[in-house]
Amino acid sequence: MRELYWLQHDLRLQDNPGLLSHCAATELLLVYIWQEPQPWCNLRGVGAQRRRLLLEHLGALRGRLQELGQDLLFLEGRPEQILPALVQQLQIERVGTSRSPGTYETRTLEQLRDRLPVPLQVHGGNTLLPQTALPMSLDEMPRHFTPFRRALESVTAASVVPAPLQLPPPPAAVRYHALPEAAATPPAALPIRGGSQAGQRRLHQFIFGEQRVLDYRNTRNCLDPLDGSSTLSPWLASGALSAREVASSIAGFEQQHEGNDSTQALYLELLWREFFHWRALADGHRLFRSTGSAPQSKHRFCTFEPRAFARWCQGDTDFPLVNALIRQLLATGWMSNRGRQIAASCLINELGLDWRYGAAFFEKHLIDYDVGSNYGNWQYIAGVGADPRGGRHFNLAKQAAEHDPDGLFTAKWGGNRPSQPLYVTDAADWPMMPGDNGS
Ligand SMILES: Cc1cc2nc3c(=O)[nH]c(=O)nc-3n(C[C@H](O)[C@H](O)[C@H](O)COP(=O)(O)OP(=O)(O)OC[C@H]3O[C@@H](n4cnc5c(N)ncnc54)[C@H](O)[C@@H]3O)c2cc1C
Repeated sequence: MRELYWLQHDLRLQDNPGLLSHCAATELLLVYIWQEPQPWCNLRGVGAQRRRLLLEHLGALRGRLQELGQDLLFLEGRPEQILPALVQQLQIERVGTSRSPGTYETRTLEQLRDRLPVPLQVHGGNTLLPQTALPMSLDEMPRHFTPFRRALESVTAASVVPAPLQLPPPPAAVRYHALPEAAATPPAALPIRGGSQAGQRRLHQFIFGEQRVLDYRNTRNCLDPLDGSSTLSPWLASGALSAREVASSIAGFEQQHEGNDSTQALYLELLWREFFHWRALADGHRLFRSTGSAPQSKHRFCTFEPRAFARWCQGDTDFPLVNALIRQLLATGWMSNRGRQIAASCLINELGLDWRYGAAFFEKHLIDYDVGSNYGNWQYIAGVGADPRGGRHFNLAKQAAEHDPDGLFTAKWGGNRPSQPLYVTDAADWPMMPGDNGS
């Protein structure tokens, strides 16, 4: 059978059950489709570092595929148009892909099912558990993390499946092109490279090599990458690493050495990721509403002051630590979890802006952008999502004293900015959000 597998957020050979299920094909076409994001919240396009790392993930995967006599067809456009055309042109008999949350993603799959003349098999995403192993249905997904974590206590993550040793050859008629060149180079402050092998090296270094996992609980709030938290998210988000690989390394380490609060804390973070993934699938379009996804959540009163948003986006606010964090994000595509919480709280609580504008800015720039984790965490802080306390308001001065006591991080990223006059907005500055009536 001639088959097609559309790679999305699963850019790896190892532990990829979706790809594996196409290994018995007689010919296999592997496709990646670059989709320019839809304009959203006055932003368009993808940040230079996010694009650079994604192209590196693709380049590395392509190299591994070529070693196995395969290749990766890189196309740009809309999958619901491209894939049916390829199926017809190459007489493909079966199509597969993996699932990810998000309204466009869900709509694309629906349209594909309508347009494809052959079966479409949709596999699970990059999660610890397949949906069938969840101890609840999506409709019964707990709204808060603690009951979810408790429900998963007796369930162990699925085991890791090795990479295939061989793959079916590609159809002979396919012409492959070079991948686009990235405009950006890796930043000195976070010189990481894309691809599964680089991700596995980082995983090994953090857990077995330097054994920083043993002190993770104390260091995870560090504002710099690589020194405190695992910094595995850039590989997890694209699927260059699977969540199961990380869980299995933690379990392997705990067997060889003694586990402690820190090894458990790292596993707990994987459960947060899992929680936001399944919540996002359960919430559908509610993930993107200003009122959020919690049924009782109140509509937050927020004005929109475009200049305040622009200043936040440039790291030019009256809050030096926030400025430094945003500048770190713009330069590297990454920000620590504590940094994200501080920057988000500033946008929501100090500037009074609609949380979705901040989430959209993160979406544009984060090299680990993940729809469930990003929008879920923003909703959490804005008090319109999974936070049982109804949102978080961080005291910025206290946060700076605790996490940047000597101001070194703020100075390193040029967070101390000249003060600016107060600004008056007129109605013409109100933002456009097509189709959004705030309901
Ligand atoms: C406003 C906001 C936006 C965020 N947006 C994203 C995003 O787009 N993509 C993303 O992967 N994470 C997001 N996070 C979660 C978290 O900040 C990052 O996962 C983490 O900082 C990545 O660094 P690390 O790999 O060193 O994490 P570690 O602390 O080492 O944790 C290991 C892994 O656990 C997962 N994880 C850790 N914390 C969380 C969390 N709070 N929620 C979900 N998963 C978590 C990540 O996959 C991470 O790689 C966001 C958090 C906030 C507050």
